Amino acid sequence: MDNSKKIPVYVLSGFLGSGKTTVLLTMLAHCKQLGMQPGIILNEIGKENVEGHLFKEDKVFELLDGCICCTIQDDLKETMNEIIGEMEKYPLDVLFIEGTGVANPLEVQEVLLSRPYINQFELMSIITVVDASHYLEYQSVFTSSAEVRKLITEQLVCSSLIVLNKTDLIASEQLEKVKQKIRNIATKEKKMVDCVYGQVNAVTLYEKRIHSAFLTKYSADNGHHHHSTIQAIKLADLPVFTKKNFEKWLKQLPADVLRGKGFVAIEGSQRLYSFQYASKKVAFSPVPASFDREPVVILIGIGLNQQQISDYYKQLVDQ
Ligand SMILES: Nc1nc2c(ncn2[C@@H]2O[C@H](COP(=O)(O)OP(=O)(O)OP(=O)(O)O)[C@@H](O)[C@H]2O)c(=O)[nH]1
Repeated sequence: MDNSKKIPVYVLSGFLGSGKTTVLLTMLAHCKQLGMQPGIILNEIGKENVEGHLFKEDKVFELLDGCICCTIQDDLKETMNEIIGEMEKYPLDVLFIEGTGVANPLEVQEVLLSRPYINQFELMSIITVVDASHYLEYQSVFTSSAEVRKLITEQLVCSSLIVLNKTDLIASEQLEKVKQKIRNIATKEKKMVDCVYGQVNAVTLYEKRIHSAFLTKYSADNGHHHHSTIQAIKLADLPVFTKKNFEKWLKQLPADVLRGKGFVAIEGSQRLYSFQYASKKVAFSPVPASFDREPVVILIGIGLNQQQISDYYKQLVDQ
């Protein structure tokens, strides 16, 4: 196949809640401006994707219940085959792959650089998004687990572009400290940009930063696989809340709950609200009235205690 006809691929990596989807939305907006047809592969840690509504005009492929590793690597291959099979009907100009937040992007790279995918796709960049406001906490031996520290380090080491997001939540001195710490891990040649809400210019985001000729061959046996203790818990059959109570409840959850997302019914509103809980902050946004779904809460964290979460859940339902 002619090199120029390969579909460029951008991999978005980064820990839970760092802002991958936010950066992806910025990239999709650039695509629209240029009239390009994007394809998106979303990998979710739980059994359910609660963010599909954000990409309603785009071609989305979902890989659920796991990170793109081990068996999920096979699912990724299957999806890539599907994309190749549909190429005539749905020609894509660019493909984005968003990892779970607990995935090592090397797993994706390994698939893209293997046959037959290497003939059809061109891996352009692995963009690792970092929550600047939580970086020090996540990398501290006092406030984080070895698994989280290792994951975040791996995501930085394999990246070709580092996007330091959520800088609005910290002072400039702390940002400098974060940058220095990251520089101890990631080599100097790696481009690092800081931003708020994923607002990075198109040239920086789209630049080709991976040159296959210089890549070392990674093997699945090189110890990149990890069987995560990070899991997702789903809460359903939810009552109607006030925003205030729901927010209060989220903030009272055990510290090992790192991320929450889903849809809730809010008192006084006919519409469902999608919510995002990350960096200990909650954001709500109403979904279109036509959106037909049951309320659901997905909580993601390390070694979550199902019983403890269920007890907290009762507390939520009883309030
Ligand atoms: N204050 C602040 N919030 C942000 C920023 N960027 C993203 N957020 C919010 O952080 C939350 C998580 O952002 P996402 O883009 O969904 O993060 P993600 O990395 O895709 O999260 P996962 O689904 O856990 O992988 C959302 O509520 C965003 O609106 C930022 O720069 N500043």
